[in-house]
Amino acid sequence: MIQIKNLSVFYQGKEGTTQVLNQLDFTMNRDEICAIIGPSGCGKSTLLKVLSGIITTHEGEVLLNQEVLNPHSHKIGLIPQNFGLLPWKTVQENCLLSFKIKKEKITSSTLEKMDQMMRRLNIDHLKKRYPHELSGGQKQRVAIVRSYLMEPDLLLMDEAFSALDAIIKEEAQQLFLDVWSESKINTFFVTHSIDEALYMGKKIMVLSNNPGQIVKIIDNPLFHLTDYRNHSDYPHLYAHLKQLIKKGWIEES
Ligand SMILES: Nc1ncnc2c1ncn2[C@@H]1O[C@H](COP(=O)(O)OP(=O)(O)OP(=O)(O)O)[C@@H](O)[C@H]1O
Repeated sequence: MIQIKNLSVFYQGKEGTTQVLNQLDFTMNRDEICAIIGPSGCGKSTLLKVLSGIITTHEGEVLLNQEVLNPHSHKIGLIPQNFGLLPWKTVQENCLLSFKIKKEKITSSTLEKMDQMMRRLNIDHLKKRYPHELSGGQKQRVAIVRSYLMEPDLLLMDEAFSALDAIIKEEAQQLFLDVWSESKINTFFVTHSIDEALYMGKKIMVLSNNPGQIVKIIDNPLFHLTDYRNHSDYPHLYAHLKQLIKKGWIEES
């Protein structure tokens, strides 16, 4: 479970202090996945930086499983937009990187799990390749294997599907959710795509601008439905989200 309590973030710049996030309050159960969506510059990446422990100088608090979030004691997985693979490491080495960094033993069951996931995501034949020898979709799947292998307490994704072309993106989203459904790690992902939020967000957090605050949390009835675009709720939810994002409105009801 993750609890964001009264979270505000300020940046210090040459022109003084700017407030980027304003009094965010949000609780998410352990088995949920939340899309973060909002206009450009509203603080989505800043929120991910707080959740990954990069920004610590904020007001309010973030609790993960009832303890103050701390990247040294919690395992936090991050899949960035460029997938974050080290170019000089092979696919297998990239997948096992967090074990090397934390000097944890790589057991035979870890390797077995890695092989299983690679087979499942159809990248098991690419183990010895380097990132520059992979397509965008393949890099993304390597990043998924890597983050799941470390069994994170919290998984964060910053527009992790945006670099993929339309067909590959749909396949990657589906594969991701299939894998996610088996372990249900607390997950937040930033997206600019309303369609992606409606397919992948069990909850959808809509942020407004200047400073970023929560406009609305939606419990999404279309989450992980194969035929979500043909669901009767799709058009009005899509239009509703678009309106909220465009105007940054705080709803009256
Ligand atoms: N290190 C920094 N110092 C000062 N201001 C910053 C810093 N990083 C971000 N900002 C500002 O904070 C605001 C929020 O930035 P952030 O990157 O979190 O937004 P975002 O919602 O992720 O944007 P986008 O959708 O365009 O990627 C922006 O106005 C940005 O200019």
